[in-house]
Amino acid sequence: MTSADPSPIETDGLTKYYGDVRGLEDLSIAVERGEIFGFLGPNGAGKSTAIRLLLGLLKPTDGEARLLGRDVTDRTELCEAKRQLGYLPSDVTFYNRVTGADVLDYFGRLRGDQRRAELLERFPVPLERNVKAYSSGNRQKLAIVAAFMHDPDLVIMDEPTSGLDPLVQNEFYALLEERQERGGTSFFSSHILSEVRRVCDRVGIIRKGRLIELDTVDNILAEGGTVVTVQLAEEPPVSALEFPGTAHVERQDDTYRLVLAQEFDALIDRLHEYTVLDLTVREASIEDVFMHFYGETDDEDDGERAAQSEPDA
Ligand SMILES: Nc1ncnc2c1ncn2[C@@H]1O[C@H](COP(=O)(O)OP(=O)(O)OP(=O)(O)O)[C@@H](O)[C@H]1O
Repeated sequence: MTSADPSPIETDGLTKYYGDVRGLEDLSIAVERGEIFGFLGPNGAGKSTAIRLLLGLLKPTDGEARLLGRDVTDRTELCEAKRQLGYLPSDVTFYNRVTGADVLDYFGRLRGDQRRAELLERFPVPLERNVKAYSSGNRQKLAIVAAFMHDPDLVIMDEPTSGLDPLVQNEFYALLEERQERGGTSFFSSHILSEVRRVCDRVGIIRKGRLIELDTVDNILAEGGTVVTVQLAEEPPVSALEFPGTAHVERQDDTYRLVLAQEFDALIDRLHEYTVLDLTVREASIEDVFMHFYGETDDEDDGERAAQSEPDA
């Protein structure tokens, strides 16, 4: 590849409705070569819909998606892109009557298997056993070997570490980082914020089908790097403690929890108006910073009406 090559993943206004139900609305992103990109969002946000659109498994209602420069709605172009693509689905299923070796032989014939032996050493599975008898962790490891053994330019993964023990997870993160050094691109959905912090360069957060944040993990953490818990005698409304620099404020009785950037002047100015009974300051965890993107569940307002009325974010 050269620097003039297209972004491995590009979407423009990508939209999918299932009848009246909004799956994904107006997604426009570009994932760059060598990036490890995390795709986050609560259940039902549209992550799997986006991944299935990217893989050409669903037809978009509107908009465009290109993988490695190829239009995924064009059969021939999609086939070309898939030669350089690895895919790791969320529910790994194989035909039951085959062994692990059969599965790898099959994918090897389709796309190549130059890294098969090396990956099997790192993610060992009982190759001669029927996959029906595999534990969920072994199924996932077999799927990792199958997705990466042709050394693809781009790998798309739906919750890749679910079911893996911590040691295997670490090996998996190391694999992504090694690939990155050689220019390999990784795109994955996740609910595990610690892994996002560890491996992702940038994240896109979707909610109710819409992209609500797209930034580097470092920037997002810097904007909400501190948690302040303060108890106030006057019990003002939450809005009284929302000022530029606060990412999130919540209240329980007389105690307020603020997630904010590490700039304390505005906080001190604001607290000056009240009687402070107690105050603690600590570094924010990634959960503190990301949780406000998730908020309440999305179940109550799926669908077209929600698309027209709710302000989002
Ligand atoms: N085949 C389908 N028919 C109708 N609605 C669907 C279909 N698939 C998904 N949806 C709806 O589209 C929206 C997005 O779902 P999607 O599965 O893409 O979310 P997700 O972010 O992958 O969720 P999870 O984290 O739970 O896997 C949800 O409202 C869901 O109910």
